[in-house]
Amino acid sequence: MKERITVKIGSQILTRKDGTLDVTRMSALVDQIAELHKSGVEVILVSSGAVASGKSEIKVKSKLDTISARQLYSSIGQVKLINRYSDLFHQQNITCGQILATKEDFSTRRHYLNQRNCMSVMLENKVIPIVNENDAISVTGLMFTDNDEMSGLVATMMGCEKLIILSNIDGIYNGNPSDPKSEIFKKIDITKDNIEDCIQSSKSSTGRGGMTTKYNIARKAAEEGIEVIIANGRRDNILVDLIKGKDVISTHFIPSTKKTTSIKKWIAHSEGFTKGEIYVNQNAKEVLLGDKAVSLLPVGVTQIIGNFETDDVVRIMDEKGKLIGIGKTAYSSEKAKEVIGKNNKKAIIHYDYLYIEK
Ligand SMILES: Nc1ncnc2c1ncn2[C@@H]1O[C@H](COP(=O)(O)OP(=O)(O)O)[C@@H](O)[C@H]1O
Ligand SMILES: N[C@@H](CCC(=O)OP(=O)(O)O)C(=O)O
Repeated sequence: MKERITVKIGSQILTRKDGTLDVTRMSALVDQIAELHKSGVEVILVSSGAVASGKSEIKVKSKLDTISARQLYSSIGQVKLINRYSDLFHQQNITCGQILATKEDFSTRRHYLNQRNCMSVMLENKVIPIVNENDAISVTGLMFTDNDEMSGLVATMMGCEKLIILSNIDGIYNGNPSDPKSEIFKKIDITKDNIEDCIQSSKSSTGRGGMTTKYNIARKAAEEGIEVIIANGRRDNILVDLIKGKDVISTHFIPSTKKTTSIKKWIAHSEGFTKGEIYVNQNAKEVLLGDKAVSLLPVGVTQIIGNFETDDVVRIMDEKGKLIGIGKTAYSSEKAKEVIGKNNKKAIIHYDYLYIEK
């Protein structure tokens, strides 16, 4: 089978200090993606840079609020960005296509599958999908934390073996990156290492979520069996070197070897889209957290919160209100309330649609 990877490029790499597109860097990255593509690697590109490149294009007369500014700049900048990509890939005899997604597009299974189908048909036809958040319409609560979050969702959705997050830094440092004593973590084993405290709240001038989202998303993707690499997009030939397995400076997250179905992967990433909560008793909690794959039965349920429909994703909470899992419910909230605590009723969440946070 062909190797399939998602590459995420941050705003900082694509824009110069004055806010204009750094075409030299873009071109170098496109050349590397083209080389990988021609050698048979399927690449999905998640690219930021719309807002940053739109800013340098227009002078606004009156001061804009944050949302309007993001909408205006991204709508202008995305055109510039994708046109430039299209030209650069065209010079390599490669066709690329654009997908602009919102967080909502990952929240319903139908939208999720539509997106997956679109990217699959592009890859089958040797077209490189270039994905960005649809900044013009996704505002405030509907927004992704940043494109790092979206790149994790895309890599999972498309069953990628690797997710390479390119930023303006060589990887995750064990202290302040500007402190010369700080060193890069070369490998992170998510089952043992917790390096959250090493991450500073600082981020690049144009970046949105900083290293924190990169770290959180990298852990989640690695748990689902994807090898995640955080590396510096400004280093020459970085992508090709990483894929060839060269020892280049970067942080690798060791992927879990556990097998997960694609619906479970979708559920695992759906915490932000849940429509309600199902509270379970201590006994049900112990069974769900045990080694066996079990369904959640009405007999172990103590309370239903929120209004949801059949097939919505809901949170599963223990008696103390701690989140223990997420699942796709087989009942609406109304029907679920009727069967609380009852025996011999069909499962509220079948184990094929259940993700337990362990
Ligand atoms: N421990 C750390 N190691 C590396 N970078 C860190 C760390 N803590 C915070 N950062 C910051 O994270 C930034 C990268 O995130 P971000 O600005 O969102 O980049 P991008 O625009 O590429 O997504 C780095 O430039 C750095 O300032
Ligand atoms: N969708 C936005 C991306 C914002 C974002 O996530 O930026 P970054 O943290 O640099 O990847 C844009 O294209 O400007």
